[in-house]
Amino acid sequence: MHDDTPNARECLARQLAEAVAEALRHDLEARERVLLVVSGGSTPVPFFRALAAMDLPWSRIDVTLADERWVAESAADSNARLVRRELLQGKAAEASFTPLTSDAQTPEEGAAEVAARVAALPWPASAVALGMGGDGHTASLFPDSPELALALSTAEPVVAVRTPSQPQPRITLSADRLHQCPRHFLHITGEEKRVVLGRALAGDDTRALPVRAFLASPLGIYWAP
Ligand SMILES: O=C(O)[C@H](O)[C@@H](O)[C@H](O)[C@H](O)COP(=O)(O)O
Repeated sequence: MHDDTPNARECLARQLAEAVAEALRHDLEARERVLLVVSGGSTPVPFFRALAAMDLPWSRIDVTLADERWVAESAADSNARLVRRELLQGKAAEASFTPLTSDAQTPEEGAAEVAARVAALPWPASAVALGMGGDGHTASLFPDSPELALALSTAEPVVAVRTPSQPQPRITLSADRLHQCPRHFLHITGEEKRVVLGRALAGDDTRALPVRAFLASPLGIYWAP
């Protein structure tokens, strides 16, 4: 018989979706429009699906990404493609999505246009949902990126990022921009990431483990095995 008991990761995704929905509802009581910042990758998929099913005034919600690979939205590894496919469906299709790419050939050439687009969103964001890689990166703040120091220090909304460990050039919201939100949620799963998070919590060198840039402020850590 098929066991349809939700597994730990599905339960986690629903809890995160409920917490993010609550943050959006709270801010919508006082603001006409609110902003949700989400991350890409594989972990967020059940979270996106759970949030998309939530009864929210989606037409008053702006959605953007914490980072993006500088690829066409038709590319398999586009975060915008992931968000449109998994989050902006059903009721959530009424949300307004702001992608982080342009027609420019490189993120360096496109950064000014994307920065203006991002800056025009209803900051501060109501919720920022972050992931983390096994190297302790979050968004596209990578330890091996030559632009990491800039991304951790600039007041610019976005930074073009070229990382030896990643096949694609990327664009990321700067740490300063990602901090323009009272609520951050870190969504990670599995033993490897639990160990990395433990190392991050035990030290303070943000360049070694960039996720540390978000451990000094209130952070909802959503982890399941
Ligand atoms: O563009 C991206 O890949 C994400 O924004 C990135 O920061 C992600 O959160 C981590 O790489 C974890 O990715 P997984 O969820 O696939 O492990």
